[in-house]
Amino acid sequence: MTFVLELEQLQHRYDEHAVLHGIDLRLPAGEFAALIGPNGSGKTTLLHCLAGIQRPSAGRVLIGGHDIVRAPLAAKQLLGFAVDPARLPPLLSGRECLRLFAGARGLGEIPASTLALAETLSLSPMLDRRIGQYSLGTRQKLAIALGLLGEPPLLVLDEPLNGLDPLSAYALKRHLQQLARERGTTVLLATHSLDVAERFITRAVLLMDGRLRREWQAAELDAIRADPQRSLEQSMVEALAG
Ligand SMILES: Nc1ncnc2c1ncn2[C@@H]1O[C@H](COP(=O)(O)OP(=O)(O)OP(=O)(O)O)[C@@H](O)[C@H]1O
Repeated sequence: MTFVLELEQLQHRYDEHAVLHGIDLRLPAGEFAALIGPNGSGKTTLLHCLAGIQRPSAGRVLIGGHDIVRAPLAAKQLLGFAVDPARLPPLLSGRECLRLFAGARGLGEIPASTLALAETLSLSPMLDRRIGQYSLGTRQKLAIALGLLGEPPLLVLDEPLNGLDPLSAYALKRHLQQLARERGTTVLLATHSLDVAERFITRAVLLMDGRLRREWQAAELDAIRADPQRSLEQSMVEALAG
């Protein structure tokens, strides 16, 4: 099997503070995976390492076989990363920002798929306003639209449901699920919303204190969904306690 994303013994430290302690993870095409874990367990750090925002202290990140440190351009061409909404440029409009990202991705114009997603997320009416005037949820929607622009084979999103109203959150989950199922897109999202994880994903990965504590594959998630006595939340609590 070939993998879209491979983490090999990934380690990261901030100065003396070791945060990731040798993470191994492989995701094939079409996998919709949730990265779950307590506050401070290292989820954002892991996503930043795999997106090339933080340089790993040791180990490797391969995207489509390209090393994010040695061949960042080739690796990043395959990656869509939803940036932190707080870092969006306040003086640009959403449309200007989308055009900028489309240009950086080598696309002439904002793709129709992005405009359709903006419509689905009820972002369209805000696109010609300055980002500085956006609410938290609207910034989040724009960050997601930027991350998904061009529909690259690997999508990485950090807490994308933060600030989204229930309708938009549902639309986003369905959209990501469709991309994974119909286009073979690999999705990795960090979330504390275990209900999302349970209902939509094909794999869950639990991080604790910078180590992979437990993985749930599709068959086990199906079994959890089929049993009203079980939930991913309960299973996660047991894994953390054990
Ligand atoms: N820039 C930084 N400099 C120093 N330490 C950091 C930095 N960013 C994160 N950390 C530390 O790394 C550890 C992991 O943080 P990280 O943000 O990756 O966790 P997380 O699982 O995403 O947490 P949360 O669920 O609260 O978002 C924490 O102990 C945090 O204090």
